[in-house]
Amino acid sequence: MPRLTNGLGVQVEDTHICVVMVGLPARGKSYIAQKAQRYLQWLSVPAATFNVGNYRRKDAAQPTADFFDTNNAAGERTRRAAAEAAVADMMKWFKSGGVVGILDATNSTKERRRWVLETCQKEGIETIFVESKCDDEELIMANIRDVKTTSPDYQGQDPEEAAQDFRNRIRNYEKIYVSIDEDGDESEMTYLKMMNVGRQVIINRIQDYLESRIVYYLMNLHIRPRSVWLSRHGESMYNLDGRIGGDAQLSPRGEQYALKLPELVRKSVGDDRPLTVWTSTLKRTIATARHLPKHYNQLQWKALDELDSGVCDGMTYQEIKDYYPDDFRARDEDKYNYRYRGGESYRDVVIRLEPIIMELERSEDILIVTHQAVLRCIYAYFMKKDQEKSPWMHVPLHTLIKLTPRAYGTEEVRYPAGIDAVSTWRGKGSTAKHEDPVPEVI
Ligand SMILES: O=P(O)(O)OC[C@H]1O[C@@](CO)(OP(=O)(O)O)[C@@H](O)[C@@H]1O
Repeated sequence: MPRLTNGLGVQVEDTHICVVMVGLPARGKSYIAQKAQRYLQWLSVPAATFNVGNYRRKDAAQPTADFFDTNNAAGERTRRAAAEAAVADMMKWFKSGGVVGILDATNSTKERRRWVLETCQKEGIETIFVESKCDDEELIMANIRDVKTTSPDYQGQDPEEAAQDFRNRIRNYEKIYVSIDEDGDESEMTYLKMMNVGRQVIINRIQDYLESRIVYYLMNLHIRPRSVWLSRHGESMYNLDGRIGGDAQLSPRGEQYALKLPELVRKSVGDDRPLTVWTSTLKRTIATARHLPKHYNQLQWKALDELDSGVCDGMTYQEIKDYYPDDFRARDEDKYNYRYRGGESYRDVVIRLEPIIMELERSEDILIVTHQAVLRCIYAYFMKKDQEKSPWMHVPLHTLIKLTPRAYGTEEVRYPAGIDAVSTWRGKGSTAKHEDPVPEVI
């Protein structure tokens, strides 16, 4: 079997890491867990989250806060059984090729953490404890609001009652919760302590490259409100001809889009929010961004250049089919992994976009003007599109896309400029210059 390498450039088939979340309810643990899982999956690292609450819910009816009272022996037994079932499933999953398993639970006592650590050690699995602490009342309240409206525990309940019950539940956990002991018997563990998501972090005993990548990613997360705007460049002369790659100028309609973009941005961003604009180093994205307000900070990234189509650069799809029929077929069969001769695959593009994603996570409002393939990869990260589908996604020209990360997913709004452009979408097998997209892939 070929050795498995992934977007992080490391061989991972022998590595197994259990990321153990630690912290009171409403401290953003599930948010952090799902971000980490998404980031790793996007980089082709097999990652999964095991949420102990879901296991508990399988067996028990809707609990009240008393269920979480430490004096309630039956409740304690059920919660322990749920943790055991979650960990047992995680172990099975590691054996079937899983690399990073995330145990999403409060893991609020030293005993529970020791038990997880020892269970993992027996199976040769590394552990990183990720503790999320929060003393910012506003953040906690926002989290409670999110949890009470979305948690299956409170389905169909009066929101006020649910919030009160949830606060009581937190109080019960507070009675037993012990933060990771930095100086005592937990000082040997690998851990990351995060204060108010990203405001302060403490890191201890990181052991290898994959662990350090996970920790670095988590360190860069923040939960300040922000959006990411994405746009393709205006229609280019190559787009008109159905040619791929190259470094063509904008077409007259592409120029119209460049003139219209500031208005679309103003409508969506507002006047008073500072915006940073990233483009690729190619003429068509730079030209598209050139009428945006001068006070916007603009940066050009080589990493945002279009997928390199190697020997096919400058060809139409028909020419590729004529000159390289096997390649044309191979790309249709596995578009994500197919690498152009002397060029790149979508998988390669994801790898070079990793620093962009890291920087995006650290940043606030950003507008990215880039290319069809690159935009698909960035969009796939935020919208959790899988690798088979993302290279076939329809991303129209002359449309601004606004993505806003929320606690449980990303919200999307599209602003079409109302300026006609050719379609550069291509269906499997097709060599048409400009094909209409099939509706369900939008
Ligand atoms: O992966 P496919 O669907 O071929 O799309 C990527 C292609 O999109 C194009 C347009 O057809 O990008 P761009 O918007 O930068 O002009 C090509 O340059 C690029 O090769």
